[in-house]
Amino acid sequence: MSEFCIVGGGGHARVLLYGLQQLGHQVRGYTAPRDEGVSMAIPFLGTDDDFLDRCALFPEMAVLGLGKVTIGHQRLALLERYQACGIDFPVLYAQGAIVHGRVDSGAGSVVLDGAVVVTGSRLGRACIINTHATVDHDCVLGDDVHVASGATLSGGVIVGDRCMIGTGANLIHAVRICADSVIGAGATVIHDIIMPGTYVGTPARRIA
Ligand SMILES: CC(=O)SCCNC(=O)CCNC(=O)[C@H](O)C(C)(C)COP(=O)(O)OP(=O)(O)OC[C@H]1O[C@@H](n2cnc3c(N)ncnc32)[C@H](O)[C@@H]1OP(=O)(O)O
Repeated sequence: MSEFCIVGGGGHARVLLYGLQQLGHQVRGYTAPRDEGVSMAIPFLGTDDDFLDRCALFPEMAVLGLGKVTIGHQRLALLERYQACGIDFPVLYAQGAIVHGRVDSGAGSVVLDGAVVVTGSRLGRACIINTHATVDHDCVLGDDVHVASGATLSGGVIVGDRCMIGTGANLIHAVRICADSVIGAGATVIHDIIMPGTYVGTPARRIA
């Protein structure tokens, strides 16, 4: 059992709180731009600036509770800022996740309930494999990739840094998605995506 704090105070943070408690960990509190009140049910430890000014007083382990629905550098920047103050971000596999052997995951990555990550896959730092998503064998994900709830990456898919794979999207085997791409909810990707942008539909087409 370890003691953690949560960076972030929204819905994703509450999911991670539940996941940590299910695994028997202690959670000291959370940091966020403001006190979220009773919805978080754990102590508010202040803003990121407050916390990092006095981080020696707090747990040395954290999870990244900031959610992600688009591309952007914010999550990784936050992770690196905390790491620079000596805070570790262990990988979190929720009790209800299935993660095969021979899977590597970078600091701050989480695999949530019902999600499956299959043998030979690699997750970068700060990835979210959300509820009931599948990352099949031999996939390679960059840093800060969110595979949203129920999305499916077939075998050998490669996803670049900061991508957002929308809920229920399907990527066929061996496709490559370049960095900074958003795949819309329910899209089906059957060809490589080589230009950053937003892609929706079946087959997925660029809209922005
Ligand atoms: C636990 C969790 O909550 S995990 C988070 C889950 N969240 C997600 O998966 C979010 C995924 N995001 C989406 O699917 C979004 O709709 C996006 C990113 C693809 C597009 O968002 P925006 O850039 O705001 O586009 P916007 O809503 O203006 O739509 C633009 C056009 O694309 C269409 N469109 C948007 N999303 C989709 C989609 N998923 N599939 C098909 N068409 C779509 C719209 O109908 C609209 O068409 P129109 O111009 O003919 O009216």
